[in-house]
Amino acid sequence: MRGHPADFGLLRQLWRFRSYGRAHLKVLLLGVGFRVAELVADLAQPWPLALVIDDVLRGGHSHGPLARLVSPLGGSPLAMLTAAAVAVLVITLASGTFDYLGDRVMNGAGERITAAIRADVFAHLQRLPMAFHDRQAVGELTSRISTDTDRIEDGLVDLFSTLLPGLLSIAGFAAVLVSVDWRLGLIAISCAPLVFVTASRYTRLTRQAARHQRAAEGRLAGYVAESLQGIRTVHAFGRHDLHDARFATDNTSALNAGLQSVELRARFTPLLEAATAVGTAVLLWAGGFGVLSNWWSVGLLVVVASYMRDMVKPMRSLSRLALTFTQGAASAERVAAILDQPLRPPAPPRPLPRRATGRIDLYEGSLDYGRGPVLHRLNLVVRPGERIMLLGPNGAGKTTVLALVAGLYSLTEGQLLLDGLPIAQLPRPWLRRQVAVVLQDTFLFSGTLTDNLRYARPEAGPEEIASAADAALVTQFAAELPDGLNTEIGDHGTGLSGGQRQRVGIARALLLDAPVVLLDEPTTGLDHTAEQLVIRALTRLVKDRTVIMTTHRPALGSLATRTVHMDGGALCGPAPGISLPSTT
Ligand SMILES: Nc1ncnc2c1ncn2[C@@H]1O[C@H](COP(=O)(O)OP(=O)(O)OP(=O)(O)O)[C@@H](O)[C@H]1O
Repeated sequence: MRGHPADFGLLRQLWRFRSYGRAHLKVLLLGVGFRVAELVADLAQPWPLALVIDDVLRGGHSHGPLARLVSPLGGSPLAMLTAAAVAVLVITLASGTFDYLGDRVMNGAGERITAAIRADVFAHLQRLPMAFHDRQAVGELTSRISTDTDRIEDGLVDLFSTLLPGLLSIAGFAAVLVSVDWRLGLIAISCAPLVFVTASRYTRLTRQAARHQRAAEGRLAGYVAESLQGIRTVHAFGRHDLHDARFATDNTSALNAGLQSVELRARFTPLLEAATAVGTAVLLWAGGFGVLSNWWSVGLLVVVASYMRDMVKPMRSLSRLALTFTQGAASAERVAAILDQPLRPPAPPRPLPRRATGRIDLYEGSLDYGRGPVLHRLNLVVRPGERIMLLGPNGAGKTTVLALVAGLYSLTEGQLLLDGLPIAQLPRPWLRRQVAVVLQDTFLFSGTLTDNLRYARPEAGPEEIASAADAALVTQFAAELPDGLNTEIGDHGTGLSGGQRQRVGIARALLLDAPVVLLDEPTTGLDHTAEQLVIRALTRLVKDRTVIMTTHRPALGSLATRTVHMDGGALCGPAPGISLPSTT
């Protein structure tokens, strides 16, 4: 009965995750041991009844295993009855105990394996390059880490608690049936090929439906996350109906795929029942005929009928597994797709100074995000301590230059060097200590203000944090908050104004104390007073550092030592005509 309605697609997908199972191999083997012990107890279940029928009620002498075991008791009917009753209790207790132990051990391993997969997917996802994240919806990725790993977990739990014991039971019962009486055994397992054919066709069809369902659910999650992130805009424009309509499209495809699975399952179960009913009917007729012809005893027929029933039971539960398994397989594919995305290759080891001087060379730099070139053979040299202001219209490529220096993207062509070292090949932890970034809207995470400051440098002591907070004028507004710097702030820094969030961003950069500072429109959207406060904080930050900033606000100009104009991904005016320094 090996080709039972388990979807072997899941097993194939799970094979991809085998290294996670290896860590729990001993526990899994122990679990298999418990399952085998449970099966042995289940095989013993009908023998007490056979003993009662053949030896007590019909006064004969059976040769079943239990009869052989109790023969030293003398064979009195009362002794036989007592032995049969005790045997029922002992066998049931043993079966229940092994069932409990098997479930605990194997399902526990399933949960641990899933937790490890989930942790690895999250870690991998976080480290994937920005170019990958640009193409993905946040909600869709969230749904892969939560819903898809949950479905893998359901699949693993079913694998360990239903499929494995089910297959063991079917194989065990079939083997024992044939060994008890090969004619009866063959009749009992005759329904197997029909079940196999039905099951394999069914799983192929449901797999397709499960794939569509998960893809639609992932899109739904992505759309929900996007709508909630933009909820202010939804309210401001009152466009709830538009969002309802777009949601309904994906919701309907998820529903249709779900209904298709339901329909397939509803069709499959009666087919399976019919296949097993044929076997039971033939067994009853031929078994009864055999008893009448004295080929075998009534007790033996009872044992065989009971084995047949016990063999059909796991077949039924396995048929129900097909849906969990097909969904698990579809989810495993989606999770594996993330893990298969290549990470940046590790930077080759090279001697690096503790602190860069801050010289930046961009030589013939071109970049294509994937929708056509946005930088065209750009040449720019920023000397240590120089403060460059990039000016230009929207879409000129100013932010792109900052993103390249921060190491978030790599040039398609050309060279970008920090202190003569190619930025794309530098170890990220070193680069993060050399380049501090203050963005247009500083992103704060839930936690206290101190947690958010320490985000830049986890090992910073309380005095360093306090002095960075002072210099960036964070202390000034924190004093008004209920718990000062220990005040909890919400996701995205809700509860703080735009100017206050920017000052936290500047304090972070101060704490990092990097030789290079990138400022991407740090005062945009602030009123005059807030802007003045942020500029005061920035004045302290930019001192003695190499700075590249972009802004549309003239007030920030006083911080710059040189202005560079850009348009259409290139510098305006005569090209500076630089030559590339020798790279180390
Ligand atoms: N992640 C991205 N994926 C694809 N294209 C992008 C991405 N980021 C920016 N672009 C494109 O690159 C070009 C330059 O964008 P960039 O943000 O660098 O301009 P900018 O000069 O900073 O503009 P602004 O002043 O409006 O901030 C634009 O055409 C933009 O559409």
